[in-house]
Amino acid sequence: MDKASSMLFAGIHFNRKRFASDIERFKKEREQEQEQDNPIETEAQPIESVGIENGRKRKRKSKTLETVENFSVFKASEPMHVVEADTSEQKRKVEKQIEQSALMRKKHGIHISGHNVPAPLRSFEELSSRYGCKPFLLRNLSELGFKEPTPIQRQAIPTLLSERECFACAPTGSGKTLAFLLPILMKIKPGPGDGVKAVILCPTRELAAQTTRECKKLTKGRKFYVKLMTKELSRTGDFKKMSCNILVSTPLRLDFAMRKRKLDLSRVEYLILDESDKLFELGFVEQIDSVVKACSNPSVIRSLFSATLPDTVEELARSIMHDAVRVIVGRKNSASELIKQKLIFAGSEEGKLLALRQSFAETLNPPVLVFVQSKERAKELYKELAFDDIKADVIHADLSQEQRENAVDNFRAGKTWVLIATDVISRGMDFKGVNCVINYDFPESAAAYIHRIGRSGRAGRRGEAITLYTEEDKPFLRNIANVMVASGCEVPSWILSLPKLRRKKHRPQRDSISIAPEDKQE
Ligand SMILES: Nc1ncnc2c1ncn2[C@@H]1O[C@H](COP(=O)(O)OP(=O)(O)OP(=O)(O)O)[C@@H](O)[C@H]1O
Repeated sequence: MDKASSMLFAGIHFNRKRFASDIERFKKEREQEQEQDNPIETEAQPIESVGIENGRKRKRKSKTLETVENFSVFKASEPMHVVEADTSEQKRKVEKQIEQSALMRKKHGIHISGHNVPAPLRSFEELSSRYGCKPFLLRNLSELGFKEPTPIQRQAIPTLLSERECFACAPTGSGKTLAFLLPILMKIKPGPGDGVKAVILCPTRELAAQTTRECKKLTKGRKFYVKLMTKELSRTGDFKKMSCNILVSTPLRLDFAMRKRKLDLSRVEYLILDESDKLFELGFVEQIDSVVKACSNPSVIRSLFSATLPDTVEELARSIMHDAVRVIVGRKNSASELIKQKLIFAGSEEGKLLALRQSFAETLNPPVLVFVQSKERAKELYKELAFDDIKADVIHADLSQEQRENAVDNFRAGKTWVLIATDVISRGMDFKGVNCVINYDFPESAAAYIHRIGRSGRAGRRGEAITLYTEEDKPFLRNIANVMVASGCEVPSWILSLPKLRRKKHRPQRDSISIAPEDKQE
């Protein structure tokens, strides 16, 4: 992480000459936008306009404003609203709006910190009155069946639309994708040429493909160029000629395209790090760093989204982001309350296989996702279940891209009942209606647990999660039990009184899954 903090977001230098046209354009757009803003909103929530100086965004000072005091709901997180109130009538209006915002945040479990945080959204329709949202987007939201914004959408969308950097933490399946896609689609102009305006980084190809698909659904009726960075594109793409407004990629592929295909990201206005805590892990850091440097437009808005935001990542984000708004929905690093969670002692590897078979024989309520800790174990378990009368499939990093896509598509289409997976699909993947997640192998950390079980209980639906454990997992039970308790599940008290462990990943060498005698002899 130290390495990360020393490199990430460093080295952004601003060349005023080079970006003179951008500065002019930016100023004009900002002025037009302010004219469009709803006057009440402008009064109550002065959105500071952004100027550029010395390579950093600089806030243009609002005129002298008066502080609204004695307002206690969420006092700690509610910024001091400095308000220009010429008359007591205006002052009352502002106070009322601040009170309404605080009440709405309280109702939806939204916690914020930062200065002049924009008011949360009351409805999607408000996007038109407050931010001039085009009708095609509202139409698409309605066609997709999105009636009300989710809590993270209520706060993160106005934050990004106010051109504020944002780090957002909200439960799995709570609509974070739309929370960053919508502002991008409202802010950038569709059409050919003009370079890449938004980059979305995801830790896996599957998630990048899913995000691209979601983005395309929202652009229906407008000619946005939304591109997924495939292996082929990263190796052979002619990015100078290609039209691309929004680019979705894994860090590795994007970094490759930048180095080998001279992909230019200097005009990027929005950079989103989805599953940001994963992207800040070793293995990604250097690529993320080079992408961040390449997004050299000084007015770029960078955002971090995840269901888990460890303190280390948060501290790093705080130190590198500019005047960022922090948005937490519910309790930080907690599982979705829609998931019924259970721990089952299976004793040994043999016991786990028996428990799984028994559970399938008693009640198999597909679709079911089964997580194991390695691709070797995924293959082994798949081999075991192939003899049973279950439509099972497997997904892991040893499969070709096509095989991985097929596995995901078949599971989505209901052709596969049970998908055996490694953590390659534990983050972000949105399979509709997964009824049950089974942690066949104990997750390596509390964060891994939260993301794995978060494949069920999405978009307001209920789900179930079963975690099998053996003797060697016992010392690590407490981490998971704490997550369970925080989301309202019952846990035996002996687990909660187990000794605290130093934070370390649990990935033991396990006995082979296979119990067939011939396999054991090999
Ligand atoms: N406002 C909304 N109303 C109803 N459904 C929504 C809304 N916004 C998003 N959804 C749906 O909720 C589901 C989960 O959304 P999404 O995948 O963005 O969750 P997420 O918070 O990113 O989860 P994860 O942390 O697992 O990545 C999706 O099927 C999405 O279409």
